This record gives sequence, C-alpha cells and structure tokens, in this order.
Amino acid sequence: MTDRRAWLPQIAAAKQQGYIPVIAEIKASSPAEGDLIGNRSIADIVAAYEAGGAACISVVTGQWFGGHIDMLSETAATTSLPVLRKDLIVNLDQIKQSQDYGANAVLLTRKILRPSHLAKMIELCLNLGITPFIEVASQDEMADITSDNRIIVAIANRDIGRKELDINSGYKSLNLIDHLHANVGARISASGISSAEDASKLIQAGFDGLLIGTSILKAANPAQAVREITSIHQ
Ligand SMILES: O=C(O)c1ccccc1NCC(=O)[C@H](O)[C@H](O)COP(=O)(O)O
Repeated sequence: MTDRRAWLPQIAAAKQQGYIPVIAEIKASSPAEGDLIGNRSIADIVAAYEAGGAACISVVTGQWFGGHIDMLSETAATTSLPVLRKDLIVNLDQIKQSQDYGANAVLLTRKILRPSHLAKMIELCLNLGITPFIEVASQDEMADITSDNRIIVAIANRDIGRKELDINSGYKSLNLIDHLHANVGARISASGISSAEDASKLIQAGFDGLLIGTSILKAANPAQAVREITSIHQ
C-alpha cells in the first residue's frame, strides 16, 4: 500500500506554501444531485484532484451516497495523499476496518455519538495513528469538544439529517467558527462550497481548510475547479 502522508502536516504544508488546503471528496451520488461520477474511474478523479493541488482526499463509503468500502482501498491504492473515510462510523471495529482499507483519518459525527463513546473512538484513532475528523453542525455539538492538537474539527454547512437537501441553508460554519473554543489541529468548513468567492470568505473567517465534494465532482473540468480554490490569493 502507498506510504500515506499525515493529515495535519499536509494541511500545514499547503498553508505554508500559500495554497488553500482543499480536502477533495469522492462521492458516488447525492440525494439532491443523483449520480456524481458517471463513467469516470476513481483513478481518473484522484488524478484530477491531484492535478488541481488538493491537499487531501475524502471518500464517502456510506450507502446513503451510493458508497462502498472498496472505494476506499481503490483510492488509497491510487494516491499517497492523506485519505479520509466518510461514513456513519459508530463502533471501534469500523475504525480498524477503515485503516485496513487504507484510510488515515475517519469521520466521527458528533450528532450520532455520545460524548463518552466519542472519547473512546478518538482514543483508539490516536493509538492507531489515525486522525480523528470530528464533524459538528451546531453550537451544542461543539460544546464538549476538548482541546487536542491531534484532532481535526469540521463544521458542517449542512445538516446530515436533511440528506443534503438543505442546499440553500448558507454557510452555517461562518457563524459557528467563533463558538469553537477548543484548540484543535485544524478547523475545516465542510459541505455546500461551490465558488472560489465563498471559499475565500470561509478562509478569511479562520478556517484552515475546506472539504468540497459535489461542486468539484460536477465541474466540467474538476482539476481546474480544485485549482481555482487552492490558488486563491488571500
Ligand atoms: O456528515 C456525515 O455525518 C456523513 C456521514 C457519512 C457520509 C457523508 C456524510 N456527510 C456528507 C458529506 O460528507 C458531504 O459529502 C461532504 O461534506 C461534501 O459536501 P458537498 O461539497 O456539499 O458535496
């Protein structure tokens, strides 16, 4: 398997080199948009994301989004960029499974995990050398995130419970970022990001990176779409 770079150094390196760290996502379909991949292979998409300067790759393996665990190993075999598994991960075995399939970060969705269980999952990730990528969607969900510079916190612009149909909800993360009081390794704005202008506002608000799926998958030229965001001048 490819020797994978670590998440936080990769995000820091992109910033240091003057690029916006983009976590570019591979997602088979969305309830709002339908098929997002068409006749492309995972290798085609990864190549475009790398050409656009993506810092990291996210792979949605969840069935809601037409995903499958094999998409993870296929991606991991194609790139040395850091790889995140996005799925409804609720037990410790899924964390080990994610690593076996090539992920070096896993999504932990605060909304569906009790704080004590979330703490155990974070601990296992850190023991295994996996970066916990904790997603929150409200002020309440951020309240019990504790400071740890080895974790990533992603603030979602959409509510997972609405199955991505709340497309016009605006950039919720812009209002929430100042309520995240924990010191963490990186703060990411996730979901619904569709223009360089909006990406720029999110970075100016203090985010260390952006997770983007649908808009770059739908773009006529995904490499260019990623490049337009990674190369924004601040
Ligand atoms: O948010 C979750 O808990 C979740 C769990 C499993 C699979 C997907 C999940 N969320 C949706 C996404 O991750 C979005 O695909 C991602 O944020 C990208 O959003 P977009 O740019 O709007 O496609």
